[in-house]
Amino acid sequence: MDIILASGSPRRHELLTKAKVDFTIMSVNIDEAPYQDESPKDYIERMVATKAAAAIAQLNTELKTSQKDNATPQVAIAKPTIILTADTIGVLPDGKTVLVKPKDFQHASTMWQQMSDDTHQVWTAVQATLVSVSLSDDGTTDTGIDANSEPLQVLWQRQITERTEVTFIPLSQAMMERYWHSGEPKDKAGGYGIQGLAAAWVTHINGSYTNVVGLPLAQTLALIDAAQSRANVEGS
Ligand SMILES: Cc1cn([C@H]2C[C@H](O)[C@@H](COP(=O)(O)OP(=O)(O)OP(=O)(O)O)O2)c(=O)[nH]c1=O
Repeated sequence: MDIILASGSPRRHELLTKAKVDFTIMSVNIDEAPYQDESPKDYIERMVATKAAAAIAQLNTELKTSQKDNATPQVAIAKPTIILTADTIGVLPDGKTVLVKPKDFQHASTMWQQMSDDTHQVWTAVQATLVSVSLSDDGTTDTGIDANSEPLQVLWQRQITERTEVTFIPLSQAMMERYWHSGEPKDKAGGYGIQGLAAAWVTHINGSYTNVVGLPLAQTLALIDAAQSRANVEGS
């Protein structure tokens, strides 16, 4: 069973590698801005679904282009394939405020002040999307390269969202400035990395640690198993 991790997150790559999962990587770029008053649940579910749709669109384009040019697609999809997408956010105790990657120090320090000396949650949603391309006998997709045909079809998909409570120590302005200048906050939800320097800010967590880092490993492996069982039912 081929697995594509559609993520540019080095942490997600490391975690899936640590679990000895064979996978290929592709990056997708989507607009991650939350809608006005969008709930954390709606936002995170929309993010993983949008990332999956973007990955499928990219793969379809690749398949159609390679068929037209008689080239081998970069990501060959000759049998059902699982596409994994994920999104990680912080959520404040109000249950409504979503903490995403910081735009600048002002944004980061505002989030950190809201998390200082208190407990917030980190949510990671993961979506597994089982796709397949129907190949004809000569190994080309029987959908031809008609611009309107999309070689990939979605056979099954499932989303999970895991939540972990994280408690911070009281944070001073000097601590926040020092952390910002480390460069670590810039590409992380809530502007911190529990696996990095921000470990010193955490008194305790309640829930999955890997979920905070960006991929709840046990839950993701169970999701992959469910997708593989479904593929067996599909007779892959
Ligand atoms: C809270 C927390 C987040 N993070 C990271 C995990 C994610 O990479 C990032 C959240 O941003 P995401 O948008 O979920 O992921 P990403 O932009 O890094 O990658 P992609 O969208 O391509 O999948 O924050 C940590 O590394 N440590 C932490 O403690």
